[in-house]
Amino acid sequence: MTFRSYLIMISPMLGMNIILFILLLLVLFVLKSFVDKNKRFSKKDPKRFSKIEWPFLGSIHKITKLPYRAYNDAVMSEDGDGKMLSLWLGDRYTIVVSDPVIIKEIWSKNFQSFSGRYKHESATLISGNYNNLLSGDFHAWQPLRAIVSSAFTKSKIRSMNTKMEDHTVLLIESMKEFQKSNQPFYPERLFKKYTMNVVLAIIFSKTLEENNDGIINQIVMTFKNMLRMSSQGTMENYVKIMKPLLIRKRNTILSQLEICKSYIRDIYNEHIVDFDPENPRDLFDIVIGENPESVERIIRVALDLLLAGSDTSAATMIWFGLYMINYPDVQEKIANELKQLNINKINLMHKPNTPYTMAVLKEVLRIRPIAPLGLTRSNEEDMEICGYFIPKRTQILMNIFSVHHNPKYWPNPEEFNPDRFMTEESTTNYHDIWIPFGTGPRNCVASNLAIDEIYIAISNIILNFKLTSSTGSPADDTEVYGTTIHPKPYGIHLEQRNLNNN
Ligand code: HEM
Repeated sequence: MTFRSYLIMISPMLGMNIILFILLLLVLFVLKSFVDKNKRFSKKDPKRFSKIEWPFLGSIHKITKLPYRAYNDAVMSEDGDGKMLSLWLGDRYTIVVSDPVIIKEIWSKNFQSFSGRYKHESATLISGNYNNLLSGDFHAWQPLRAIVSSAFTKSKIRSMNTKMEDHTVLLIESMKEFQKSNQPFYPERLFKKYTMNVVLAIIFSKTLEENNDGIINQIVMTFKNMLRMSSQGTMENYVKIMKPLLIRKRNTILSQLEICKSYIRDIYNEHIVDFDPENPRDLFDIVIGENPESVERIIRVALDLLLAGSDTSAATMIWFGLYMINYPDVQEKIANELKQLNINKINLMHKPNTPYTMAVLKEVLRIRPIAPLGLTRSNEEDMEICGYFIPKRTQILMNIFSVHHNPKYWPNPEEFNPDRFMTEESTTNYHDIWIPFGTGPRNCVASNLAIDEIYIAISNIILNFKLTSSTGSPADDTEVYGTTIHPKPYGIHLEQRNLNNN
């Protein structure tokens, strides 16, 4: 028998063996993934979210559309032991913290060990290899944070308040057009335009009106894509074997990012021409003044602020509108408070004289904290916190939603009740349990700016209009989640108020 005819004779067996061999490898691969995900790191592991973690997926398939609510259910479970939960989201070992005491330990007291964000494919791409403010590692982040924090101390940008006030006037004028047309007002577009304009004005003195809306739309689109790409629920991001599916999205994002950067680079070049360090016009001037040698980093800071600031405040304003139409008594109480001021335009100086309006804003941020799981954190070393073991490179999430909905701290947490912020103790005792902006040295860098821009817009809206539901029924307050939470679209009927006469 020749060698060739021998091969022909055994080839079906050989083919079979190769298939069997591949199948065996696959089974071993699945088994390894199963064992890895179900083994304990230590006796001190936090409570498990699921009894069994699936190979590759972990518990990702068990996460509902509103994961923070699923985690919160564990906190509220019979044994109430869900204040620190562990689970595998695909290939990411994750710990979700819902207890204010443990949150303080991690985010404040042991900040240095937990200062970085969780590293993954999309974040590496979006952050330019963690060299930015939003996702940078401690050493890249710290100097940028110092510059931006100092820029946000209001005295530095003297015209900051005026910029907000100017854009509020534009917002109210646009809403008056809707009111005159008697058409339902869908707040999303104008509220987003308002917050985007405020951020653009503060960062580099631009507005949507002055500029080519095309490039701004491009920026907004890029941010949407980035958020979608990095948000919870995108399987490719979590399950390593699905990574190749990211390649197409990766290329789209990279080219969109390049367009945004070149737009900002042009603005930088304009700024340099008449830059006066003694008279900073905007945050860009301040960053240029403090860090003139690194154009790329200046561009990244601008991108970070646009990314983090474009959707967040607008979403809070949209929730505010919803609660106003669903709770007309609360709306009238605000209107009465504003009426006492006897003016036709509210500015930031009026804030201390309108405690109820501020209480409503705080309650909106409590009941619907727009970043319910904050932004990820991670640790480079194994750590033990409050008796729990946290292995290195864990993805750590702060369940802001759960803290805000814990009946231990907030009686009837599902009830919208701004009066809870009108008590003496609310100003002092809520520090650790009202955390819409996160907590510790790496909390939201623009929390004051956000509160101011929302306050000035919503108070002027209620001063000018009575808001009711365009359908006559209350709006649905269920959240739609994708890193931030939004309500489903709802329409408002706007009626002009004349506060000085009624
Ligand atoms: C209602 C509005 C807002 C809310 C509820 C909010 C909430 C948050 C939260 C929860 C974080 C994560 C903090 C952490 O890691 O522990 C964050 C970070 C951040 N926010 Fe905001 N934010 C808001 C508006 C804004 C605005 C308007 C801007 C910019 C103009 C902004 C810029 C940032 C930046 C740059 C970070 C990253 C800070 C860092 O890593 O040092 N945010 N924000």
